[in-house]
Amino acid sequence: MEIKEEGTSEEGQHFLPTAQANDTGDFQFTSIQKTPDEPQLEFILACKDLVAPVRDRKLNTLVQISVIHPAEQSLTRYSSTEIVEGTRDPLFLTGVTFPSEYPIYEETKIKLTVYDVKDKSHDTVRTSVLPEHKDPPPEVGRSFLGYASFKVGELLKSKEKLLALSLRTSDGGKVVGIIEVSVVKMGEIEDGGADHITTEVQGQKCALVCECTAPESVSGKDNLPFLNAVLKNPVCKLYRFPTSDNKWMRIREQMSESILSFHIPKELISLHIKEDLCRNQEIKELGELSPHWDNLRKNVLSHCDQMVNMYQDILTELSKETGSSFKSSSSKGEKTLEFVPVNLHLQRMHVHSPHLKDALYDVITVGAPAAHFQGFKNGGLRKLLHRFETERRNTGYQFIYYSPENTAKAKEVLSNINQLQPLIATHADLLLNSASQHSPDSLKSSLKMLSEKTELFVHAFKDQLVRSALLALYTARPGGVLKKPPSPKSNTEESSPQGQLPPMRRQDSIPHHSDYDEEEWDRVWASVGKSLNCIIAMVDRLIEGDVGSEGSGGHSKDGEKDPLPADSITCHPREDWYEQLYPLILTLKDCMGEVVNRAKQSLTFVLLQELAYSLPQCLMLTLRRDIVFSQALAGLVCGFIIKLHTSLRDPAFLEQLQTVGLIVQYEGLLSTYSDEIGMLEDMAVGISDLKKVAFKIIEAKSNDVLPVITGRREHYVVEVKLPARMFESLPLQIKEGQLLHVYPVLFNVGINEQQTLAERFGDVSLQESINQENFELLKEYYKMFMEKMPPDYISHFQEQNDLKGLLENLHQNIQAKKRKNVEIMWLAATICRKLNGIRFTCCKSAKDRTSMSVTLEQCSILRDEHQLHKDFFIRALDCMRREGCRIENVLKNIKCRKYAFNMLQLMAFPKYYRPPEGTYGKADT
Ligand SMILES: O=P(O)(O)O[C@H]1[C@H](O)[C@@H](O)[C@H](O)[C@H](O)[C@@H]1OP(=O)(O)O
Repeated sequence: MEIKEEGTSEEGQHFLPTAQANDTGDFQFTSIQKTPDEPQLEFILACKDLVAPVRDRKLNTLVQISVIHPAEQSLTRYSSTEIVEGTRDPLFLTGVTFPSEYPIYEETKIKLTVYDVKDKSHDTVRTSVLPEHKDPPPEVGRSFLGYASFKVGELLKSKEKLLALSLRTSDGGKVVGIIEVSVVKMGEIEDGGADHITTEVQGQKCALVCECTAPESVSGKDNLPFLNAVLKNPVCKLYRFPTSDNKWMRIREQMSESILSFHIPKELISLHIKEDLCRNQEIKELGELSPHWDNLRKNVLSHCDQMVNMYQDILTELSKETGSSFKSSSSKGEKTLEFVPVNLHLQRMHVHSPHLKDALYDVITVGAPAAHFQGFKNGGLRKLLHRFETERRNTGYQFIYYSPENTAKAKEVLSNINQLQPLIATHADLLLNSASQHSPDSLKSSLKMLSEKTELFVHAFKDQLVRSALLALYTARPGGVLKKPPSPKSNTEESSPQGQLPPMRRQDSIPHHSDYDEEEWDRVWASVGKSLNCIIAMVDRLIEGDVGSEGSGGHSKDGEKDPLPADSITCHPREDWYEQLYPLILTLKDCMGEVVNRAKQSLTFVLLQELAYSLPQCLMLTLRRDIVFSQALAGLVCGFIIKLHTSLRDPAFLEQLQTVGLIVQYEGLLSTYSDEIGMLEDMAVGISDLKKVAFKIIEAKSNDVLPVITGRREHYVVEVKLPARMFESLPLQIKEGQLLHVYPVLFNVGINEQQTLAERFGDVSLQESINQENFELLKEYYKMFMEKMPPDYISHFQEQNDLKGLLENLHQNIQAKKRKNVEIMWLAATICRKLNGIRFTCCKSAKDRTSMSVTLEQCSILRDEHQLHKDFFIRALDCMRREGCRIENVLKNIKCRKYAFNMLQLMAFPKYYRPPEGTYGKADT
């Protein structure tokens, strides 16, 4: 019989492609009855009376689970249990689970092979294909003991869903013990009384009661199929661990990729292209400029066009990746995948423990958002942006210096104008429409909308920046040379070199010009308000006239830009309302057009200044920031959707979402040494940039539930779609499209040997300042939470959680500046969970260190929240690291089941971050 590697390797729970899964040839197979989105089959294993090949030798056993698909005659390795040491009656804590997608039928045969492991550190059998029933060569560290097999249907139809099978030697002859297979269901009462099992723990025998209490309904259960549209290729693992009162708890670990890994970058790149094309067009339309500025503009445009082409090429490449949902760690340096996050997964732990409600714990694991293709030779964004800005401020002979805040403001005003102008035009047309229908009510409501939008429009220009930009542009026009240079406002300003524009480096050194009529702008700008007033006055009078009062006086002047004073508006009530309003609306549109034209050009001129300095470095920096942001955003959207999905029925969560917003906590494990300094610098900016994102929940109108992004670099809105039934259950304000905010915080603690070097010979200040800055942000969020959540909720919340104490503790730990102080991560994560936030864990690849950290977090939660028996803490940790989802993560990234650590590295790791023997080593990819 042939042994096949499932998916990319042996034991990998990578499901067959759908076509293959359904392709059962001419055969008809019996599907297993299942609850939607729940695993089809889960069972646990125990052996009894195992016979050791050598008398009196203690056995260290594991069971390897393989599947024989009924249509094929090949054997696929599926999973393994952990190794149970020193007993002939091993009770395995790692169970077996077949998720709903897995092609399993009642006719499917399961083969259980028991091995005796002699040397855990050389237990390499799982990285090679073995002939069936053949003992592995002795040097690989394990020897075959016996096997048994059964059909899934037999197990399901068996009494008490339990099979006790004889284990036989490879020739099928000698019985070498019994293996028990019992079906389990998360959250279901286990029949039968207490069954006393002895399990050896660190040399001691401890009596365990194998029973489960009556379940509570699974909280946050995956019963909402829309999440399946986002999460793909789940890997599931099952465990049972003893509690401190000798009962069993069950844990299901799940790890899924997300198609958002590719979808969000594609959405974002499209938006960047749109934004940049529009900006380039506006720069082209700046009008006539003096030769100096015109040359600068040409240069900027040629570089900007190249950039747009590059974004378009990347988008084309990404669009070829249809259906992809995972970028492996080994592809992190690939240019075409730069915008895609590395190794993004939902890591979920579902706990069913006695006396407690079922609980879900989610962490999004992802490679630190960073520009790997561009590299880290010169550092990452935090340093690069700072350096760039300082240099720009201090070397400005060619352009006018506007601070980043002013540049951002210019972009914001431009974006507001672009949105408001068409909106006002639409409302103006609606007003005319109401007028032609002669409907007072509709006229009033149309006017209300028009007034609101026009006021916003007028307000958008109430900024000194527009004025100063108008003057700057004036001086850049042909013949608009300054007659007198700006008077220095501070002694840092230098005089201009001969024949060049004077240095205008500070936002308060905006040029002044004696010929420039500063009040002209005021007049143009104020004319919009005046036009609106005329319309309001006219509407009032039309309505009054309609109810009887006669108007007197003349008509307004058709199409004149300078509107009439509002009190000079008169009307002939019996005349057509439309006729009377039409000229006023035209005037409003004309005035608005004039304002838009001037403001757009002047603000685009501000943007030209931003681009003018240090081309093409400045564009490369924008590219780097876009790349890092895209990776960070993909993770955030994934985290937000999952959080929304799991907490949709929690009114307190919805209240928090609406009134406070969500905390998003990132745990970073990067070292402040070598390249990882640059990664951390990228990551810090990428995460901080997420503040620019707001979410909006909308009703899904079709089967396409993928989120849609709108906005521009300074501000994005992510529209998350919910099916009608779920959307209906939301609070009114959320349904009405209220923007929902997120508050990202990052805490980093380097843990590997590189961090040891940083502590001894390098510099840890980057980590210290990130932690300090983010602590302040976390504190602010907490304050807001306490102020904005309802008092009843807060008093209950305070009774349950000592958040103040935890924050104080975190602060002290950050201040303490202890080496590899992992307490910081634990406290930050706990605070995040208590504040109902979204949890992230990141290292370079989210593969090795991340796996150590999430498994530690899972076991610590089991200990602290679910009374995991203290003697089983390490064993639980080892089970999860040896046979859990994270080793599958390593496998799917590098096609090898070994965490990429060596002994020397691990000596530098904090104790609980070291994987079990035999699970790490050089990755033979
Ligand atoms: O998932 P990571 O912890 O970033 O993987 C590291 C690993 O920690 C380190 O020991 C090893 O030498 C490699 O650098 C891993 O990074 P890869 O990106 O190569 O997977």
